[in-house]
Amino acid sequence: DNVSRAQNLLHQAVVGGAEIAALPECFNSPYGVSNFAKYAEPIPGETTEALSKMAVSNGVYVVGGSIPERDQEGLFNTTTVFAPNGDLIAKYRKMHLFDIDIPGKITFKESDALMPGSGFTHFTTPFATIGLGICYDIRFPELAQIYAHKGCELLIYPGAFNMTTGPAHWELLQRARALDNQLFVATVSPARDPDASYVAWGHSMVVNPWGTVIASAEADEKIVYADLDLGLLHDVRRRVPVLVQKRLDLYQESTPRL
Ligand SMILES: O=C(O)CCC(=O)C(=O)O
Repeated sequence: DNVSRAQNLLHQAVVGGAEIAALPECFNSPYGVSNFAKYAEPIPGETTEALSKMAVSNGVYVVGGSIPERDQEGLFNTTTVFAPNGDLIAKYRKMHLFDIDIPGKITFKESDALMPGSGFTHFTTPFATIGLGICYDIRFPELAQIYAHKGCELLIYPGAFNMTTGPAHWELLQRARALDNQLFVATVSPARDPDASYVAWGHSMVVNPWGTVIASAEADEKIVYADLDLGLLHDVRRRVPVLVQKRLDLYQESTPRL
């Protein structure tokens, strides 16, 4: 049901003008530690084959949100990207697992069920060079910075924040990563289902390199469209040249782990 819903919405997005279309974190299954094993699939598998077909039939790049992936080593939270010809051109496994404990609000331990990925993944399209992260990964400025240094102009984070951290941090983190690195940031969340075991904050969003939110959803299901003006990215970088002013020669030695 989720996959066919994604199929329909993706088609609508393309009819509406999308050339790169992205889906939410765990879009094919309920998000929760006890659900990952039940819904995990190999890659290629049923869901990713459907994603590949969606790319071909609509002639677009598809960033396939994420799915619980099963391979020999264990389970991962994995994003796949398909080119308009249906080829798998990128695969990213969430490298920072969502393990937090806010008593009385939310306790989540993704690492009870999943293994962390350990690779960076970016890919190039005719529209932009794009880096991938998943949800909790957005809290780690180093990941975004590494992608910026690799030439990424857009970072896409499929994600599903919750009713505690969503209102507090979701928009702030996206605007921070966009501004720190002077690039576009897009997040893609499931819509909110108040009856689900994990209630997502929603609010998929696109932020530009100046740190401005240029498009966003609220809690309900919505296709969010944004035009990426790379001219703006270059203007911001030229006018406020922090990326070339970084003292990379000094930072590493003075960054011990806390
Ligand atoms: O960082 C957060 O507050 C939420 C992260 C999350 O929901 C996730 O990684 O799936």
